[in-house]
Amino acid sequence: MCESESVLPVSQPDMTLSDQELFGDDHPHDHCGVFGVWAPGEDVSRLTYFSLYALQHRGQQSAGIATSNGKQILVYKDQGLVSQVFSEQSLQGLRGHIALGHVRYATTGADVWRNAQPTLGPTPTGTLALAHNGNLTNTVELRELASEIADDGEDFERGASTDTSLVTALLGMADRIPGPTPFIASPSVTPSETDGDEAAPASSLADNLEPAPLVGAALKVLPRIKGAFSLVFMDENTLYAARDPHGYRPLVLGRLASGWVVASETAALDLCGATFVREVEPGELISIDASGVHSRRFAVRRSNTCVFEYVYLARPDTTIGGRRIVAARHEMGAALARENPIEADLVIPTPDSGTPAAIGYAQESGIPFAQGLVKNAYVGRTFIQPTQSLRQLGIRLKLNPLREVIEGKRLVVIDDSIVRGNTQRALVKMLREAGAAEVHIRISSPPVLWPCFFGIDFPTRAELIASSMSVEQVRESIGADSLAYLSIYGMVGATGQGTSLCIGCFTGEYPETIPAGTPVPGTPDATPC
Ligand SMILES: O=P(O)(O)OC[C@H]1O[C@H](OP(=O)(O)OP(=O)(O)O)[C@H](O)[C@@H]1O
Ligand SMILES: NC(=O)CC[C@H](N)C(=O)O
Ligand code: SF4
Ligand SMILES: [Mg+2]
Repeated sequence: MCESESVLPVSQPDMTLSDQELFGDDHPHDHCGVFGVWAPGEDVSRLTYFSLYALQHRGQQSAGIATSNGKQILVYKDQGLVSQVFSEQSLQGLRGHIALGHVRYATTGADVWRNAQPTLGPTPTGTLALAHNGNLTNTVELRELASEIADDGEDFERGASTDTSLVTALLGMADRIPGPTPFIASPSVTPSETDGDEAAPASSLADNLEPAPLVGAALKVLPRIKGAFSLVFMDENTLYAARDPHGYRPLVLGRLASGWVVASETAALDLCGATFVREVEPGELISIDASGVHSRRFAVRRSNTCVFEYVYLARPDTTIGGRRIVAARHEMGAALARENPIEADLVIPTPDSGTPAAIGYAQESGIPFAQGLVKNAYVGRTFIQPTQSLRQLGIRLKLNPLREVIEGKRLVVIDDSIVRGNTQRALVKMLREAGAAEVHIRISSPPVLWPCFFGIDFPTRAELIASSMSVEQVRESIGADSLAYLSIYGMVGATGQGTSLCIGCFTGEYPETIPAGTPVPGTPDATPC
Protein backbone atom coordinates (compact mmCIF):
# COMPACT_ATOMS: atom_id res chain seq x y z
CA MET A 1 0.00 0.00 0.00
CA CYS A 2 1.40 3.37 -0.92
CA GLU A 3 1.70 6.14 1.60
CA SER A 4 -0.57 9.04 1.07
CA GLU A 5 0.35 10.99 -2.04
CA SER A 6 0.08 14.20 -0.11
CA VAL A 7 2.93 13.48 2.29
CA LEU A 8 4.35 16.86 3.12
CA PRO A 9 7.55 17.81 4.89
CA VAL A 10 7.05 18.22 8.59
CA SER A 11 9.64 20.85 9.22
CA GLN A 12 9.00 22.80 6.03
CA PRO A 13 5.26 23.21 5.67
CA ASP A 14 5.93 25.85 3.01
CA MET A 15 7.13 23.01 0.65
CA THR A 16 10.70 24.23 0.52
CA LEU A 17 13.60 21.88 0.98
CA SER A 18 17.09 23.06 1.78
CA ASP A 19 20.47 21.51 2.38
CA GLN A 20 19.59 21.69 6.10
CA GLU A 21 17.26 18.78 5.44
CA LEU A 22 19.97 16.51 4.17
CA PHE A 23 21.88 15.78 7.27
CA GLY A 24 21.19 14.02 10.56
CA ASP A 25 17.54 13.20 9.98
CA ASP A 26 16.35 9.65 9.52
CA HIS A 27 13.16 10.81 7.94
CA PRO A 28 14.14 12.54 4.79
CA HIS A 29 11.32 14.84 4.01
CA ASP A 30 9.08 12.91 1.91
CA HIS A 31 9.09 14.69 -0.74
CA CYS A 32 9.56 15.59 -17.23
CA GLY A 33 10.57 18.67 -19.05
CA VAL A 34 13.80 20.10 -17.70
CA PHE A 35 15.12 23.64 -17.68
CA GLY A 36 18.23 25.31 -16.29
CA VAL A 37 19.55 28.86 -16.27
CA TRP A 38 22.84 30.46 -15.26
CA ALA A 39 22.37 34.22 -15.38
CA PRO A 40 23.69 36.58 -12.71
CA GLY A 41 21.46 39.62 -12.35
CA GLU A 42 18.36 37.89 -13.79
CA ASP A 43 15.31 36.84 -11.80
CA VAL A 44 16.21 33.21 -12.47
CA SER A 45 13.33 31.64 -10.56
CA ARG A 46 10.71 33.64 -12.48
CA LEU A 47 12.46 32.86 -15.76
CA THR A 48 12.37 29.17 -14.86
CA TYR A 49 8.75 29.41 -13.76
CA PHE A 50 7.65 30.86 -17.11
CA SER A 51 9.82 28.43 -19.06
CA LEU A 52 8.20 25.52 -17.24
CA TYR A 53 4.87 26.70 -18.69
CA ALA A 54 6.40 26.14 -22.13
CA LEU A 55 7.28 22.59 -21.06
CA GLN A 56 4.08 21.76 -19.18
CA HIS A 57 2.90 19.39 -21.95
CA ARG A 58 5.81 17.06 -21.02
CA GLY A 59 4.55 16.32 -17.53
CA GLN A 60 1.62 17.37 -15.40
CA GLN A 61 2.05 15.41 -12.19
CA SER A 62 4.46 17.64 -10.28
CA ALA A 63 6.59 20.71 -10.77
CA GLY A 64 9.61 22.12 -8.99
CA ILE A 65 12.31 24.77 -9.10
CA ALA A 66 15.74 24.83 -7.41
CA THR A 67 17.82 27.98 -7.08
CA SER A 68 21.30 28.73 -5.82
CA ASN A 69 22.59 32.05 -4.56
CA GLY A 70 26.17 30.79 -4.52
CA LYS A 71 25.96 29.67 -0.90
CA GLN A 72 22.78 27.68 -0.54
CA ILE A 73 20.49 25.67 -2.79
CA LEU A 74 16.74 25.82 -2.17
CA VAL A 75 14.16 23.54 -3.79
CA TYR A 76 10.43 24.19 -3.96
CA LYS A 77 8.27 21.47 -5.49
CA ASP A 78 4.82 19.98 -5.21
CA GLN A 79 2.27 17.80 -6.92
CA GLY A 80 0.30 19.55 -9.65
CA LEU A 81 0.65 21.87 -12.62
CA VAL A 82 3.12 24.75 -12.67
CA SER A 83 0.24 27.19 -12.16
CA GLN A 84 -0.94 25.27 -9.10
CA VAL A 85 2.44 24.71 -7.49
CA PHE A 86 3.95 28.19 -7.53
CA SER A 87 2.75 31.43 -6.06
CA GLU A 88 4.25 34.91 -5.93
CA GLN A 89 5.36 34.12 -2.41
CA SER A 90 7.10 30.87 -3.29
CA LEU A 91 8.92 32.49 -6.21
CA GLN A 92 10.01 35.40 -4.01
CA GLY A 93 11.70 32.90 -1.72
CA LEU A 94 13.77 31.41 -4.55
CA ARG A 95 16.65 33.77 -5.13
CA GLY A 96 20.03 33.41 -6.80
CA HIS A 97 21.88 33.37 -10.09
CA ILE A 98 21.34 29.71 -11.03
CA ALA A 99 18.04 27.85 -11.27
CA LEU A 100 16.69 24.62 -12.59
CA GLY A 101 13.14 23.48 -13.08
CA HIS A 102 11.25 20.28 -13.75
CA VAL A 103 7.76 19.11 -14.71
CA ARG A 104 7.24 15.43 -13.96
CA TYR A 105 5.39 12.57 -15.45
CA ALA A 106 6.44 9.51 -13.48
CA THR A 107 8.07 6.55 -15.22
CA THR A 108 10.03 5.03 -12.34
CA GLY A 109 8.88 5.64 -8.77
CA ALA A 110 5.35 6.54 -7.77
CA ASP A 111 3.72 9.89 -8.36
CA VAL A 112 4.25 11.13 -4.81
CA TRP A 113 5.71 14.33 -3.43
CA ARG A 114 8.97 12.82 -2.33
CA ASN A 115 9.63 11.65 -5.91
CA ALA A 116 8.97 15.09 -7.39
CA GLN A 117 11.96 16.92 -8.85
CA PRO A 118 14.40 18.63 -8.67
CA THR A 119 16.02 16.17 -6.29
CA LEU A 120 18.47 17.38 -3.71
CA GLY A 121 21.52 15.56 -2.36
CA PRO A 122 24.79 16.15 -0.53
CA THR A 123 28.18 16.19 -2.23
CA PRO A 124 31.61 16.18 -0.57
CA THR A 125 31.78 19.96 -1.03
CA GLY A 126 28.17 21.05 -0.70
CA THR A 127 24.85 20.24 -2.27
CA LEU A 128 23.52 19.25 -5.64
CA ALA A 129 20.05 19.59 -7.20
CA LEU A 130 19.05 17.59 -10.27
CA ALA A 131 16.25 17.36 -12.84
CA HIS A 132 15.86 14.41 -15.20
CA ASN A 133 13.89 13.65 -18.33
CA GLY A 134 14.12 10.02 -19.37
CA ASN A 135 14.11 6.59 -17.83
CA LEU A 136 17.04 4.39 -16.82
CA THR A 137 17.22 0.69 -17.62
CA ASN A 138 19.88 -0.42 -15.11
CA THR A 139 18.44 0.84 -11.84
CA VAL A 140 18.98 -2.56 -10.18
CA GLU A 141 22.70 -2.37 -10.89
CA LEU A 142 22.86 1.31 -9.87
CA ARG A 143 21.03 0.67 -6.61
CA GLU A 144 23.44 -2.17 -5.81
CA LEU A 145 26.39 0.11 -6.47
CA ALA A 146 24.91 2.87 -4.33
CA SER A 147 24.21 0.41 -1.49
CA GLU A 148 27.80 -0.84 -1.63
CA ILE A 149 29.36 2.59 -1.35
CA ALA A 150 26.87 4.17 1.05
CA ASP A 151 27.67 4.39 4.74
CA ASP A 152 26.00 1.80 6.96
CA GLY A 153 22.32 2.63 7.28
CA GLU A 154 22.60 5.70 5.05
CA ASP A 155 19.36 6.41 3.20
CA PHE A 156 21.13 7.49 0.05
CA GLU A 157 17.85 7.99 -1.86
CA ARG A 158 16.58 10.28 0.91
CA GLY A 159 13.10 8.78 0.97
CA ALA A 160 12.62 8.81 -2.80
CA SER A 161 12.35 5.72 -5.04
CA THR A 162 13.15 6.92 -8.54
CA ASP A 163 15.89 6.36 -11.08
CA THR A 164 16.55 10.08 -10.69
CA SER A 165 17.20 9.83 -6.95
CA LEU A 166 19.78 7.11 -7.67
CA VAL A 167 21.68 9.33 -10.10
CA THR A 168 21.59 12.15 -7.55
CA ALA A 169 22.93 9.82 -4.86
CA LEU A 170 25.69 8.42 -7.07
CA LEU A 171 26.86 11.87 -8.18
CA GLY A 172 27.11 12.83 -4.52
CA MET A 173 29.07 9.68 -3.63
CA ALA A 174 31.15 9.37 -6.82
CA ASP A 175 34.43 9.73 -4.93
CA ARG A 176 33.56 6.44 -3.18
CA ILE A 177 33.08 4.49 -6.43
CA PRO A 178 36.10 2.21 -6.73
CA GLY A 179 38.28 2.15 -9.82
CA PRO A 180 39.32 4.73 -12.31
CA THR A 181 36.98 6.89 -14.25
CA PRO A 182 35.77 4.44 -16.93
CA PHE A 183 36.17 6.89 -19.76
CA ILE A 184 38.62 9.75 -19.40
CA ALA A 185 37.05 12.56 -21.33
CA SER A 186 39.26 15.21 -22.79
CA PRO A 187 38.88 18.58 -21.12
CA SER A 188 37.94 20.05 -24.44
CA VAL A 189 35.51 22.82 -24.93
CA THR A 190 32.84 23.36 -27.49
CA PRO A 191 33.11 26.90 -28.74
CA SER A 192 29.80 28.40 -29.68
CA GLU A 193 29.10 30.79 -32.51
CA THR A 194 28.60 33.48 -29.93
CA ASP A 195 32.04 33.16 -28.33
CA GLY A 196 33.51 36.53 -27.77
CA ASP A 197 30.39 38.18 -26.48
CA GLU A 198 31.59 39.99 -23.39
CA ALA A 199 28.24 39.93 -21.57
CA ALA A 200 28.47 36.18 -21.01
CA PRO A 201 31.75 34.53 -21.86
CA ALA A 202 31.47 31.28 -23.73
CA SER A 203 34.13 28.66 -23.42
CA SER A 204 37.64 29.68 -24.11
CA LEU A 205 39.85 27.36 -26.06
CA ALA A 206 42.72 28.19 -23.68
CA ASP A 207 40.92 26.32 -20.95
CA ASN A 208 43.36 25.80 -18.13
CA LEU A 209 40.78 26.22 -15.43
CA GLU A 210 40.09 23.76 -12.66
CA PRO A 211 37.06 21.74 -13.67
CA ALA A 212 33.82 22.58 -11.86
CA PRO A 213 33.25 20.51 -8.69
CA LEU A 214 30.89 17.90 -10.15
CA VAL A 215 32.67 17.35 -13.48
CA GLY A 216 34.83 14.51 -12.13
CA ALA A 217 31.85 12.91 -10.40
CA ALA A 218 29.74 13.16 -13.54
CA LEU A 219 32.47 11.67 -15.74
CA LYS A 220 32.64 8.75 -13.34
CA VAL A 221 28.90 8.19 -12.96
CA LEU A 222 27.38 9.03 -16.36
CA PRO A 223 29.11 6.23 -18.31
CA ARG A 224 27.63 3.72 -15.84
CA ILE A 225 24.05 4.84 -16.44
CA LYS A 226 22.04 3.06 -19.11
CA GLY A 227 18.84 4.19 -20.76
CA ALA A 228 17.51 7.66 -21.38
CA PHE A 229 18.68 10.74 -19.53
CA SER A 230 18.58 14.38 -20.37
CA LEU A 231 19.87 15.83 -17.10
CA VAL A 232 20.17 19.35 -15.79
CA PHE A 233 21.86 19.68 -12.42
CA MET A 234 23.72 22.20 -10.33
CA ASP A 235 25.90 22.79 -7.35
CA GLU A 236 26.11 26.11 -5.59
CA ASN A 237 28.03 27.83 -8.42
CA THR A 238 27.79 25.74 -11.57
CA LEU A 239 24.98 24.61 -13.87
CA TYR A 240 25.52 21.25 -15.62
CA ALA A 241 23.69 19.49 -18.47
CA ALA A 242 24.19 15.98 -19.82
CA ARG A 243 22.49 13.83 -22.46
CA ASP A 244 22.71 10.07 -22.80
CA PRO A 245 24.80 8.72 -25.72
CA HIS A 246 21.67 7.82 -27.69
CA GLY A 247 20.12 11.26 -27.23
CA TYR A 248 16.69 9.73 -26.71
CA ARG A 249 15.24 12.89 -25.22
CA PRO A 250 15.92 16.37 -26.55
CA LEU A 251 18.08 18.95 -24.73
CA VAL A 252 19.22 22.29 -26.08
CA LEU A 253 21.58 25.10 -25.11
CA GLY A 254 20.47 28.70 -25.48
CA ARG A 255 21.96 32.07 -24.78
CA LEU A 256 20.61 35.04 -22.89
CA ALA A 257 22.12 38.53 -22.90
CA SER A 258 23.49 37.84 -19.45
CA GLY A 259 23.88 34.09 -19.33
CA TRP A 260 22.90 30.67 -20.57
CA VAL A 261 19.92 28.36 -20.50
CA VAL A 262 19.40 24.66 -21.17
CA ALA A 263 15.94 23.26 -21.89
CA SER A 264 14.14 20.17 -23.09
CA GLU A 265 12.68 22.02 -26.06
CA THR A 266 13.51 25.07 -28.15
CA ALA A 267 9.98 26.39 -27.44
CA ALA A 268 11.19 27.13 -23.89
CA LEU A 269 14.12 29.14 -25.29
CA ASP A 270 11.67 31.23 -27.34
CA LEU A 271 9.61 31.91 -24.27
CA CYS A 272 12.47 33.14 -22.12
CA GLY A 273 14.06 35.22 -24.88
CA ALA A 274 17.10 32.98 -25.34
CA THR A 275 18.65 32.36 -28.73
CA PHE A 276 19.25 28.77 -29.78
CA VAL A 277 22.97 27.92 -29.71
CA ARG A 278 22.96 24.17 -30.36
CA GLU A 279 21.72 20.84 -29.04
CA VAL A 280 23.51 19.28 -26.11
CA GLU A 281 25.13 16.40 -27.97
CA PRO A 282 24.40 12.79 -27.11
CA GLY A 283 27.21 11.68 -24.76
CA GLU A 284 28.14 15.25 -23.82
CA LEU A 285 28.52 16.88 -20.39
CA ILE A 286 28.34 20.66 -20.24
CA SER A 287 29.23 22.86 -17.29
CA ILE A 288 28.39 26.54 -17.13
CA ASP A 289 29.82 29.02 -14.66
CA ALA A 290 31.47 32.44 -14.55
CA SER A 291 34.27 31.15 -16.76
CA GLY A 292 31.88 30.19 -19.58
CA VAL A 293 30.47 27.02 -21.14
CA HIS A 294 32.73 23.97 -20.97
CA SER A 295 32.05 20.75 -22.81
CA ARG A 296 33.32 17.25 -22.16
CA ARG A 297 32.42 13.94 -23.71
CA PHE A 298 31.65 10.96 -21.46
CA ALA A 299 30.64 8.49 -24.17
CA VAL A 300 30.74 7.98 -27.90
CA ARG A 301 27.79 9.63 -29.62
CA ARG A 302 25.19 7.23 -31.02
CA SER A 303 22.13 9.41 -31.69
CA ASN A 304 18.83 7.59 -31.55
CA THR A 305 16.40 10.36 -30.74
CA CYS A 306 12.88 9.15 -29.95
CA VAL A 307 10.68 9.28 -33.05
CA PHE A 308 7.68 9.74 -30.78
CA GLU A 309 8.97 13.24 -29.96
CA TYR A 310 8.22 14.07 -33.61
CA VAL A 311 4.91 12.20 -33.63
CA TYR A 312 3.33 13.39 -30.38
CA LEU A 313 5.50 14.45 -27.47
CA ALA A 314 7.23 17.67 -28.40
CA ARG A 315 5.51 20.96 -29.08
CA PRO A 316 4.85 21.77 -32.76
CA ASP A 317 6.91 24.97 -32.36
CA THR A 318 9.99 23.05 -31.18
CA THR A 319 12.91 22.06 -33.43
CA ILE A 320 14.74 18.76 -32.88
CA GLY A 321 17.65 17.62 -35.02
CA GLY A 322 17.17 20.69 -37.21
CA ARG A 323 13.61 19.66 -38.10
CA ARG A 324 10.66 21.78 -36.99
CA ILE A 325 8.14 19.45 -35.34
CA VAL A 326 5.13 21.04 -37.05
CA ALA A 327 6.76 20.51 -40.47
CA ALA A 328 7.46 16.85 -39.65
CA ARG A 329 3.83 16.36 -38.63
CA HIS A 330 2.51 18.07 -41.80
CA GLU A 331 4.66 15.70 -43.83
CA MET A 332 3.45 12.67 -41.83
CA GLY A 333 -0.12 13.71 -42.72
CA ALA A 334 0.76 14.17 -46.38
CA ALA A 335 2.50 10.78 -46.50
CA LEU A 336 -0.54 9.23 -44.80
CA ALA A 337 -2.79 10.67 -47.53
CA ARG A 338 -0.54 9.23 -50.25
CA GLU A 339 -0.39 5.82 -48.57
CA ASN A 340 -4.03 5.59 -47.48
CA PRO A 341 -6.39 7.65 -49.64
CA ILE A 342 -10.17 7.58 -49.09
CA GLU A 343 -13.14 9.38 -50.64
CA ALA A 344 -14.59 11.77 -48.09
CA ASP A 345 -16.14 15.22 -47.60
CA LEU A 346 -14.04 16.60 -44.75
CA VAL A 347 -10.74 16.04 -42.95
CA ILE A 348 -11.20 16.51 -39.20
CA PRO A 349 -8.23 16.74 -36.82
CA THR A 350 -8.14 15.16 -33.37
CA PRO A 351 -6.92 18.07 -31.26
CA ASP A 352 -4.30 18.83 -30.17
CA SER A 353 -1.42 16.88 -31.56
CA GLY A 354 -3.38 15.37 -34.47
CA THR A 355 -3.96 18.81 -36.01
CA PRO A 356 -0.76 19.37 -38.03
CA ALA A 357 -1.02 15.90 -39.61
CA ALA A 358 -4.65 16.61 -40.51
CA ILE A 359 -3.57 19.81 -42.27
CA GLY A 360 -0.97 17.80 -44.20
CA TYR A 361 -3.53 15.11 -45.09
CA ALA A 362 -6.05 17.72 -46.28
CA GLN A 363 -3.47 19.58 -48.39
CA GLU A 364 -2.18 16.40 -50.00
CA SER A 365 -5.62 14.84 -50.63
CA GLY A 366 -7.44 18.01 -51.62
CA ILE A 367 -10.27 17.16 -49.19
CA PRO A 368 -11.40 20.28 -47.27
CA PHE A 369 -10.10 20.64 -43.70
CA ALA A 370 -12.61 21.47 -40.96
CA GLN A 371 -12.60 21.84 -37.21
CA GLY A 372 -15.31 19.33 -36.35
CA LEU A 373 -14.36 19.01 -32.69
CA VAL A 374 -14.15 21.77 -30.14
CA LYS A 375 -11.42 21.35 -27.61
CA ASN A 376 -11.69 22.55 -24.04
CA ALA A 377 -8.45 24.45 -23.60
CA TYR A 378 -8.36 23.72 -19.88
CA VAL A 379 -8.05 19.95 -20.20
CA GLY A 380 -4.56 18.61 -20.70
CA ARG A 381 -3.13 15.53 -22.33
CA THR A 382 -5.21 12.45 -21.74
CA PHE A 383 -2.53 9.93 -22.71
CA ILE A 384 -0.30 11.37 -20.01
CA GLN A 385 -2.96 10.88 -17.30
CA PRO A 386 -2.09 8.21 -14.75
CA THR A 387 -5.20 6.02 -14.82
CA GLN A 388 -7.53 4.57 -17.45
CA SER A 389 -10.66 6.08 -15.89
CA LEU A 390 -9.08 9.55 -15.82
CA ARG A 391 -8.02 9.15 -19.44
CA GLN A 392 -11.55 8.21 -20.53
CA LEU A 393 -13.16 11.00 -18.57
CA GLY A 394 -10.53 13.38 -19.93
CA ILE A 395 -11.51 12.66 -23.55
CA ARG A 396 -15.16 13.49 -22.88
CA LEU A 397 -14.21 16.62 -20.99
CA LYS A 398 -11.79 17.63 -23.69
CA LEU A 399 -13.52 17.10 -27.02
CA ASN A 400 -17.05 17.96 -28.14
CA PRO A 401 -18.30 17.57 -31.75
CA LEU A 402 -19.80 20.43 -33.79
CA ARG A 403 -22.99 18.94 -35.22
CA GLU A 404 -23.45 21.66 -37.86
CA VAL A 405 -20.04 20.84 -39.36
CA ILE A 406 -20.20 17.07 -39.39
CA GLU A 407 -23.87 16.09 -39.83
CA GLY A 408 -24.36 13.99 -42.97
CA LYS A 409 -20.64 14.21 -43.88
CA ARG A 410 -18.16 11.48 -44.72
CA LEU A 411 -15.28 12.24 -42.36
CA VAL A 412 -11.59 11.39 -42.38
CA VAL A 413 -10.51 11.77 -38.76
CA ILE A 414 -6.77 12.19 -38.26
CA ASP A 415 -4.86 11.48 -35.07
CA ASP A 416 -1.14 11.14 -34.43
CA SER A 417 -1.34 7.78 -32.64
CA ILE A 418 -3.50 5.06 -31.17
CA VAL A 419 -2.19 3.68 -27.88
CA ARG A 420 -5.02 2.11 -25.90
CA GLY A 421 -7.69 3.14 -28.41
CA ASN A 422 -9.63 5.24 -25.86
CA THR A 423 -9.56 8.46 -27.85
CA GLN A 424 -10.71 7.08 -31.19
CA ARG A 425 -13.35 4.80 -29.66
CA ALA A 426 -14.90 7.75 -27.81
CA LEU A 427 -14.56 10.03 -30.83
CA VAL A 428 -16.15 7.68 -33.34
CA LYS A 429 -19.12 7.29 -31.01
CA MET A 430 -19.44 11.06 -30.51
CA LEU A 431 -19.16 11.76 -34.23
CA ARG A 432 -21.79 9.16 -35.14
CA GLU A 433 -24.14 10.53 -32.45
CA ALA A 434 -23.62 13.96 -34.01
CA GLY A 435 -24.77 12.65 -37.40
CA ALA A 436 -21.56 11.77 -39.29
CA ALA A 437 -22.40 9.63 -42.37
CA GLU A 438 -19.03 7.79 -42.35
CA VAL A 439 -16.03 7.90 -40.04
CA HIS A 440 -12.65 6.89 -41.49
CA ILE A 441 -9.73 6.96 -39.08
CA ARG A 442 -6.22 7.71 -40.35
CA ILE A 443 -3.27 7.61 -37.95
CA SER A 444 -0.04 9.48 -38.69
CA SER A 445 2.22 6.83 -37.09
CA PRO A 446 2.36 3.02 -37.29
CA PRO A 447 0.68 0.77 -34.68
CA VAL A 448 2.38 0.98 -31.27
CA LEU A 449 3.23 -2.65 -30.49
CA TRP A 450 5.96 -2.60 -27.87
CA PRO A 451 6.64 -0.85 -24.55
CA CYS A 452 9.04 2.04 -24.20
CA PHE A 453 11.89 1.80 -21.70
CA PHE A 454 13.17 5.30 -22.35
CA GLY A 455 10.76 7.69 -20.74
CA ILE A 456 7.27 7.08 -22.09
CA ASP A 457 4.97 4.93 -20.02
CA PHE A 458 3.13 3.20 -22.79
CA PRO A 459 1.06 0.49 -21.18
CA THR A 460 2.13 -3.11 -21.00
CA ARG A 461 1.74 -5.04 -24.25
CA ALA A 462 -1.56 -6.41 -22.95
CA GLU A 463 -2.99 -2.88 -22.81
CA LEU A 464 -1.58 -1.72 -26.14
CA ILE A 465 -4.54 -2.26 -28.41
CA ALA A 466 -2.50 -2.97 -31.55
CA SER A 467 -0.32 -5.60 -29.90
CA SER A 468 -3.11 -8.14 -29.60
CA MET A 469 -5.42 -7.09 -32.45
CA SER A 470 -5.06 -6.86 -36.21
CA VAL A 471 -5.79 -3.54 -37.90
CA GLU A 472 -9.22 -4.88 -38.83
CA GLN A 473 -9.90 -5.90 -35.20
CA VAL A 474 -8.84 -2.47 -33.95
CA ARG A 475 -11.16 -0.87 -36.52
CA GLU A 476 -14.01 -2.98 -35.22
CA SER A 477 -13.14 -2.23 -31.62
CA ILE A 478 -13.23 1.54 -32.16
CA GLY A 479 -16.30 1.31 -34.41
CA ALA A 480 -14.83 3.10 -37.45
CA ASP A 481 -15.81 2.53 -41.11
CA SER A 482 -12.14 2.20 -42.02
CA LEU A 483 -8.78 2.49 -40.26
CA ALA A 484 -5.28 2.88 -41.65
CA TYR A 485 -1.88 3.79 -40.20
CA LEU A 486 1.18 5.54 -41.63
CA SER A 487 4.05 3.18 -42.48
CA ILE A 488 7.34 3.22 -40.58
CA TYR A 489 8.99 4.40 -43.79
CA GLY A 490 6.54 7.30 -44.09
CA MET A 491 6.94 8.31 -40.44
CA VAL A 492 10.73 8.18 -40.37
CA GLY A 493 11.00 9.91 -43.74
CA ALA A 494 8.94 12.84 -42.45
CA THR A 495 11.37 13.50 -39.60
CA GLY A 496 14.31 14.09 -41.96
CA GLN A 497 16.60 12.21 -39.56
CA GLY A 498 17.56 9.27 -41.76
CA THR A 499 17.83 6.04 -39.82
CA SER A 500 19.29 7.56 -36.66
CA LEU A 501 16.11 7.35 -34.59
CA CYS A 502 14.73 5.09 -31.90
CA ILE A 503 11.62 3.38 -33.30
CA GLY A 504 11.54 0.60 -30.69
CA CYS A 505 7.87 0.85 -29.72
CA PHE A 506 6.90 0.25 -33.36
CA THR A 507 9.37 -2.54 -34.16
CA GLY A 508 10.41 -4.09 -30.83
CA GLU A 509 14.04 -3.41 -31.77
CA TYR A 510 15.61 -0.99 -29.37
CA PRO A 511 18.90 0.88 -29.83
CA GLU A 512 20.34 -0.86 -26.76
CA THR A 513 19.85 -4.14 -24.95
CA ILE A 514 17.21 -3.97 -22.28
CA PRO A 515 18.47 -5.86 -19.21
CA ALA A 516 16.28 -8.87 -18.37
CA GLY A 517 13.70 -8.00 -15.73
CA THR A 518 13.70 -4.25 -16.46
CA PRO A 519 10.23 -3.16 -15.41
CA VAL A 520 8.02 -1.53 -18.03
CA PRO A 521 7.78 2.15 -17.06
CA GLY A 522 4.45 3.10 -15.56
CA THR A 523 3.65 -0.43 -14.31
CA PRO A 524 3.54 -1.21 -10.56
CA ASP A 525 6.99 -2.86 -10.80
CA ALA A 526 8.45 0.42 -12.04
CA THR A 527 6.54 2.63 -9.69
CA PRO A 528 6.90 1.14 -6.21
CA CYS A 529 5.87 3.37 -3.36
O1 LIG B 1 -5.29 5.57 -27.96
P1 LIG B 1 -5.22 6.39 -26.72
O2 LIG B 1 -4.87 5.57 -25.53
O3 LIG B 1 -6.45 7.20 -26.50
O4 LIG B 1 -3.98 7.38 -26.86
C1 LIG B 1 -3.72 8.10 -28.03
C2 LIG B 1 -4.12 9.55 -27.87
O5 LIG B 1 -3.33 10.15 -26.80
C3 LIG B 1 -2.70 11.31 -27.29
O6 LIG B 1 -3.53 12.46 -27.13
P2 LIG B 1 -3.63 13.27 -25.77
O7 LIG B 1 -5.05 13.45 -25.42
O8 LIG B 1 -2.76 12.65 -24.72
O9 LIG B 1 -2.93 14.69 -26.03
P3 LIG B 1 -3.05 15.79 -27.19
O10 LIG B 1 -4.14 16.73 -26.79
O11 LIG B 1 -1.73 16.46 -27.21
O12 LIG B 1 -3.35 15.12 -28.50
C4 LIG B 1 -2.53 11.08 -28.78
O13 LIG B 1 -2.45 12.33 -29.45
C5 LIG B 1 -3.80 10.34 -29.12
O14 LIG B 1 -4.87 11.25 -29.36
N1 LIG C 1 9.07 11.34 -17.69
C1 LIG C 1 10.29 11.42 -17.21
O1 LIG C 1 11.24 11.86 -17.90
C2 LIG C 1 10.48 10.82 -15.83
C3 LIG C 1 11.83 11.03 -15.18
C4 LIG C 1 12.09 10.00 -14.09
N2 LIG C 1 12.30 8.68 -14.67
C5 LIG C 1 10.95 9.97 -13.09
O2 LIG C 1 10.13 9.08 -13.10
O3 LIG C 1 10.85 10.88 -12.31
S1 SF4 D 1 10.57 3.08 -27.69
FE1 SF4 D 1 9.21 4.52 -28.82
S2 SF4 D 1 8.60 6.09 -27.33
FE2 SF4 D 1 10.38 4.98 -26.48
S3 SF4 D 1 12.18 6.18 -27.05
FE3 SF4 D 1 11.91 4.60 -28.64
S4 SF4 D 1 10.58 5.59 -30.19
FE4 SF4 D 1 10.45 6.82 -28.33
MG1 LIG E 1 -4.33 13.33 -28.97
